[in-house]
Amino acid sequence: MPFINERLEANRESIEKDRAASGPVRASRFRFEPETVMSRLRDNIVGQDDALAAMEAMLVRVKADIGEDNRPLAVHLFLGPTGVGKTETVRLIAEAIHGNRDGLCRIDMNTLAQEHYAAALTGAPPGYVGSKEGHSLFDLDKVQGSFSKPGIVLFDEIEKASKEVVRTLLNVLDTGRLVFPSGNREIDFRNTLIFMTSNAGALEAETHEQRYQRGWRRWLGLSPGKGEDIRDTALRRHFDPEFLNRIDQTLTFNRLTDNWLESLLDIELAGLNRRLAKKHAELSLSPELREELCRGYDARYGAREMLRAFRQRLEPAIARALLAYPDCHRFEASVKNREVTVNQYVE
Ligand SMILES: Nc1ncnc2c1ncn2[C@@H]1O[C@H](COP(=O)(O)OP(=O)(O)OP(=O)(O)O)[C@@H](O)[C@H]1O
Repeated sequence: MPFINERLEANRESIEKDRAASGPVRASRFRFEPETVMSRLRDNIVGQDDALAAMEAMLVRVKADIGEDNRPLAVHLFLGPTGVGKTETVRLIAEAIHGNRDGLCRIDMNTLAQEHYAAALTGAPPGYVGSKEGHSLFDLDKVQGSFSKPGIVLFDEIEKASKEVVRTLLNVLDTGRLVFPSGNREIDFRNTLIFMTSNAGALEAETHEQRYQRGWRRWLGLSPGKGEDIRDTALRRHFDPEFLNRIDQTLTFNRLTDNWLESLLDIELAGLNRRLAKKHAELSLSPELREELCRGYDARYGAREMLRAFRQRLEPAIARALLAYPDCHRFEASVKNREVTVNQYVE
């Protein structure tokens, strides 16, 4: 498969022709609209306004195609506690750009916790079994994207990877290239959006915030103080400065408070209704059920806990109702004695 720079060269002439024929001189080679990607993100991610604003700036910069030639298109580290939308944000960007939530190469760094697992990314060194084949966890098409669409890579839970594995990424972040130790293969990341997620520092920052909420600084109206410092200290404990220096932007995702539960529920219900529309059905929730699904939520586990309740309690009931009332189009779910039932909707 040709490297992306060869593809770019091959396409340059036809793009120049297209440009000459069709108006704006400064047309981007990228066929995605930042506004469309952002509206997908804003409709589906709650409580993370700062992170989304940073994503918008990144998408506009990428679309304008003014980045350095010898680097990935963007390198972002997402920090924050579990279940607050870090991975979901990347999946939604993939969906908006590639039309598919799985249009990204996700590497679970948790599985690369030992030094020798670096070979899983870069292939085995010369003389070792598999060195000639140059096997790697990277899915080339998803990493390199195409001329008109950036590739997307997600390194999930980066702090769990061994130092050796993280070190192999330095060149990727720096020059946009991963050269295999065998020397006979290279992966090009210069057309790639790189995202990394980490929980590093989340617990410490959380404890600091809780102390502030209970402590005298708050009562005196003083600022919480060193939350950012705590996060940075945790980051420095986990990662070498060389690595941190190569990241364009580190973004902290907030813990989701109770205020966002109703919105999360609406997002999930909209998703379910999109699937039900294919069966010509629509579901609404009674106010009591909405309240019950949002109650008893433990913010420590992020959105997942509420979503689990939604799926485990509601979906079996709607499934039964769909089979029991094949001619009915509108359903309502309600709750009595913690039992969720779904019936035909009555005006
Ligand atoms: N801010 C949010 N807005 C909307 N949905 C969210 C949000 N946060 C989490 N979710 C929902 O919860 C699920 C889990 O979130 P996600 O996978 O993004 O967690 P995460 O922040 O990456 O946590 P972890 O570090 O545990 O992987 C998502 O699939 C999504 O449906």
